Amino acid sequence: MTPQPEERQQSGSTSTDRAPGPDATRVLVLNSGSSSVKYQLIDMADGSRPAAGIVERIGEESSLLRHVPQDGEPRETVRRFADHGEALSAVAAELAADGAGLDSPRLAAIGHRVVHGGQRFTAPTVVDDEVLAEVERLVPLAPLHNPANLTGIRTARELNPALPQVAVFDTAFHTSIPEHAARYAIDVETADAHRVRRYGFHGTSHAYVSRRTARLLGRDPADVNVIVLHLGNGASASAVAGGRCVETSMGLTPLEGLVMGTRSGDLDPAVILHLHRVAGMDVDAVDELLNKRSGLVGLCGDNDMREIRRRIDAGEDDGHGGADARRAQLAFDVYVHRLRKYLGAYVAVLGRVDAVAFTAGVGENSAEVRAATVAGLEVLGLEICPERNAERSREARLVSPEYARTAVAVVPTDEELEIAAQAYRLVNG
Ligand SMILES: Nc1ncnc2c1ncn2[C@@H]1O[C@H](COP(=O)(O)OP(=O)(O)O)[C@@H](O)[C@H]1O
Ligand SMILES: CC(=O)OP(=O)(O)O
Ligand SMILES: [Mg+2]
Repeated sequence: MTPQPEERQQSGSTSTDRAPGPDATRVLVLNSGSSSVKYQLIDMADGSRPAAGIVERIGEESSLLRHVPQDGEPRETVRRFADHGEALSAVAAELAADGAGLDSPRLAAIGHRVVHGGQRFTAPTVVDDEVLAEVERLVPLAPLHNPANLTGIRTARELNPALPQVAVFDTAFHTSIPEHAARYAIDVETADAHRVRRYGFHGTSHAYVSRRTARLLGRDPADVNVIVLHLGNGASASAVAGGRCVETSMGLTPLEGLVMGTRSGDLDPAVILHLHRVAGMDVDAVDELLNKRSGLVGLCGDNDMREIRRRIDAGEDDGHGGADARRAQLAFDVYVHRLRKYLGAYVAVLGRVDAVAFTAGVGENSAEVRAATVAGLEVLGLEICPERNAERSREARLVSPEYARTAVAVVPTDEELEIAAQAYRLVNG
């Protein structure tokens, strides 16, 4: 639902119709999740980020907008935002208060993260009615993500119809995956009739991190083979050969592959049939189980890797005779075991691997996950230097020893910068 004009007035922002000025260099990046919007204003002229923020708990009793101007104190608003439209209108008002509203002549475009672009969108795309209709058609393939992305685009268009809106798709980087890796081994006619195939997600991150890793090695991305492990709330692995993605762990939807915060990742498809036939669960109940009550949270009650490590470290002193710690350890072990299987598989897919890059919340911050993932894989040329791995840094860096055959790296992802850069390139020709 988009907000009515009077509601928008109430939130303090009005719609305008102002096109970008002659030297517009800023891009507003919007990353709309199922119940949140993250945003960053990025100036492509100098790489500065004049503002950033997040709206959380959209649609709940009370939402939180945290706006962080580059020069100034963070501002917090606690208020109910019924939907992404209301949230975005409030974000526009905060930006306007900084003199950087959606009518600013310095704004070149808005870059939207759109999760599912199907097979059609292989590159960033300026949004028009026809593009919106196609993204709408893909909603059944990403029911948690695409509706929020659509609301974000529609609201931004209403706030300033003259501003270019650019959709940057999570799936785009994966459209290079060869047919034999994208196909599920099911009846071809049925699969094609319903667009059932592996699409892959987090592509913006995999693209950015694989390129950044090549740069870290001082090499051309076209000459380098990289395995990227994007370990956030959602998690996925990809195999990138010479800058092109050839395999990834997510599939038709962002449910396949690695163990995630709340999602199961891979399982025998018959588990679903069994839960339906034997446990009497309908599809919506199974959907909810696999997406929201599985993964780390399903295994141990926590989806945050920091909390899981804290429980493991507490050991017998957890107040429950070690039971809390054992469950946390099991969740950790299942998580790492799945990662190791993918890592080994992608070595086989690529043949030669120049680097393995860890990224996103867990990959960038958990030395324990990195160490456990690579432990004992010297036979594959993989090794970690404990001192380098323990270092705390926000910079891209190697954590393998100097002599290692394959580099192991920690490379902070920057999906916002990648979206801004792609959107800016597109609108500037
Ligand atoms: N210091 C840390 N140690 C271990 N895990 C961390 C740390 N900081 C963040 N994380 C993990 O990162 C996850 C979030 O990753 P992030 O990439 O921000 O996710 P998303 O963008 O998918 O919301 C958290 O759930 C948490 O488990
Ligand atoms: C596609 C996907 O899983 O995204 P996220 O990690 O933001 O949930
Ligand atoms: Mg993320």
